[in-house]
Amino acid sequence: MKLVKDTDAKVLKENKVSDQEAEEAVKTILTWMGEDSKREGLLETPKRVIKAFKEYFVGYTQDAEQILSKTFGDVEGYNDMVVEKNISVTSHCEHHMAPIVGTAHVAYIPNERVVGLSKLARVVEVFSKRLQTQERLTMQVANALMTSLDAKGVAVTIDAAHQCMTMRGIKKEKATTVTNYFLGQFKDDLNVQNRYLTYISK
Ligand SMILES: Nc1nc2c(ncn2[C@@H]2O[C@H](COP(=O)(O)OP(=O)(O)OP(=O)(O)O)[C@@H](O)[C@H]2O)c(=O)[nH]1
Ligand SMILES: [Zn+2]
Repeated sequence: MKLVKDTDAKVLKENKVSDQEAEEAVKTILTWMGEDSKREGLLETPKRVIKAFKEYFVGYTQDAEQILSKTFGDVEGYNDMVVEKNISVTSHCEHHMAPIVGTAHVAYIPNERVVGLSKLARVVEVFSKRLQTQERLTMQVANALMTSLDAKGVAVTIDAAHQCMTMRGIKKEKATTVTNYFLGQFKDDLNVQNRYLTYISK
């Protein structure tokens, strides 16, 4: 069953805007701000901004399914949950393009085969390096794991600060947002869900 279609990734691959055009757009914003884009300190800024944006949004060029395609069966039939806690997350909100900074916890119950632990964090990276809402990010990570690993259950929790809420607008600098998404046994069995919640609360 396909729970997630990674159409976002295709969008950037079909992107027709050149780096030079994007740099011109940065120059326009600098001028709009009242800056002189020709002064020495700003001469290379458009290039740097676009280079930085390529890093912030590299997830559009990456494919979670491919990252999760390598699995291991030689784990003595381990069939309990695997919990990867405290994965740092940096993303950007799609409403303001402002940074989202926080922590993700990811768990799954394997179905005979396990995946390399780093791949759990890599999947968080793929989806966080795109414009996001925290809700969608949480669900995309969970759905990708559930589908690709054919897992018996998946749980994803993200706790993050949105700079659109801390640095501007309502300016609540201590506010953080918690999102959860449970699939399979984590959704259906409250004991399983509570064990997971206990692990991530330590
Ligand atoms: N649900 C959700 N909302 C988000 C996320 N990131 C930012 N937002 C919110 O997106 C909303 C956009 O609201 P708008 O009224 O269109 O924009 P705005 O005038 O800039 O809103 P304010 O932030 O209230 O000043 C704001 O309430 C943000 O807090 C997210 O990940 N999930
Ligand atoms: Zn925002």
